[in-house]
Amino acid sequence: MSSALPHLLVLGGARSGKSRFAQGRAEVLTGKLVYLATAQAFDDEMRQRIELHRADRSPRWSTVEAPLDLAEAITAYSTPETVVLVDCLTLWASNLMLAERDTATATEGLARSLSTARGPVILVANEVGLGIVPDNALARRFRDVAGRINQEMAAVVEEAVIMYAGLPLTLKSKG
Ligand SMILES: Nc1nc2c(ncn2[C@@H]2O[C@H](COP(=O)(O)OP(=O)(O)OP(=O)(O)O)[C@@H](O)[C@H]2O)c(=O)[nH]1
Repeated sequence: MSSALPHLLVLGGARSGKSRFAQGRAEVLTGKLVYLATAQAFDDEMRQRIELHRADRSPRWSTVEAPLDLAEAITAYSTPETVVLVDCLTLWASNLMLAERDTATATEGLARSLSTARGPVILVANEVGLGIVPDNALARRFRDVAGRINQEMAAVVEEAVIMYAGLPLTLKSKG
């Protein structure tokens, strides 16, 4: 079943449909579905948004919140009968920066966890940095970190797509 399937990276801008696409790809597979959420609700709007996402997921999903220790969570939940969906790497990058963790070391750990995962992993990430260069150093650093994470994950997954207006554009495929 799912263990033979490749890891997938789903990139896209805000409201590009990346989460829906990633969930759809997971739901066509048999077995257990684990949603690894990296978001933290810092305000009411985010709490509401998270509630809507939870309500939107079928009861097949179980949810695990992993704002920082993502590699460990993948290792803990990945089995040959489980599809793990990580949503999303960009909030994870921002959580790492806020917690003053070393983002390069964490990204290496994440790549390692994919290579040892026992079942398929679907990663969702934002494509940031398409606009003008931010005028503050923190935003520039965030843009760089997020871009590096996307490149490193794209290098290790077998399949990658970018979403535009709800439609996937293939960047890398298993064939
Ligand atoms: N903590 C937590 N976060 C969740 C949960 N469900 C979803 N999220 C977060 O919700 C975020 C995605 O929601 P949005 O910001 O509305 O989606 P978007 O990325 O702008 O839009 P799309 O491209 O359409 O996916 C992800 O970062 C998830 O981590 C949950 O159960 N718990």
